[in-house]
Amino acid sequence: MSTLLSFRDVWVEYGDRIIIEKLDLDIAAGSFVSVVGPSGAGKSSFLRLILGQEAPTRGSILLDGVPLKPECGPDRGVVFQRYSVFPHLSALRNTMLGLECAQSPFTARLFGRSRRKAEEEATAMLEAVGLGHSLHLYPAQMSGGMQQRLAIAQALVKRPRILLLDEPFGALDPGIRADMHALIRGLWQEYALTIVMVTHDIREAFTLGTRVLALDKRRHDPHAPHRFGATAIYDLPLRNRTEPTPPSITIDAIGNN
Ligand SMILES: Nc1ncnc2c1ncn2[C@@H]1O[C@H](COP(=O)(O)OP(=O)(O)OP(=O)(O)O)[C@@H](O)[C@H]1O
Repeated sequence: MSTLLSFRDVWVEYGDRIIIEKLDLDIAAGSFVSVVGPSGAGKSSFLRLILGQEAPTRGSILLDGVPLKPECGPDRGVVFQRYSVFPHLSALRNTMLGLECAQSPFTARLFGRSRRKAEEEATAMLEAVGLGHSLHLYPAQMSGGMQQRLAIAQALVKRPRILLLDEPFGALDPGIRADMHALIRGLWQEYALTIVMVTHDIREAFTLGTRVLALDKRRHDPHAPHRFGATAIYDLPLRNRTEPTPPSITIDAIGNN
């Protein structure tokens, strides 16, 4: 598999506070990377770096070998745990909005043939995530699982190559989570996505990922906790490409140091 994203000696610092230090890793196209680590380790910061919402204070991030642009392009989509969808828009309008913004950045409105095309694409995407019968429902009329399906449709309708998931299933019941796991693995394969998912659920990380990346501090100074940042302390490739469960770990590949 070819390298899609490369982190080269990446640091994130706020003033004298180091959040991420010396991060060196490659992410292969088509991989499903689960990112785990304690609270505050910098997992969301890691996603923001890929999204282009945040720039490294030192080091570089390359996409296809070219430095990542500082803004979020259509090649990257994101789904958060909550509040990804607009409450005042129906499922269909929520999903169309991304296409409207991309094609008509000033008014976010399309007309005639281009509007019909966007409507068809949004409808097909909603069908792909299992919301084909809920096109005209508003988020308040949907369950948490349905809202997350909608958020995924909204992210995927622009056909990103990279899908970033920040604890996307954290607020869902266990039964719904299992359905969402099956959905996301199906979409990952069908749309040939590269997925980077932050999760606090270690089982979810191993069930879904082709690779589990653990971010944490390698060094601690109890008198100055801000002095050291997190980095990839474990980087585990899994033999987990097509079968959802059970995952298996290649023991010889533990650690990247
Ligand atoms: N804009 C900012 N200014 C200063 N500190 C920040 C800023 N954004 C994040 N941080 C700090 O960076 C650290 C990492 O935050 P981040 O949200 O990436 O952690 P996380 O691993 O995703 O945490 P959690 O699992 O609790 O969501 C935290 O200590 C946070 O307070």
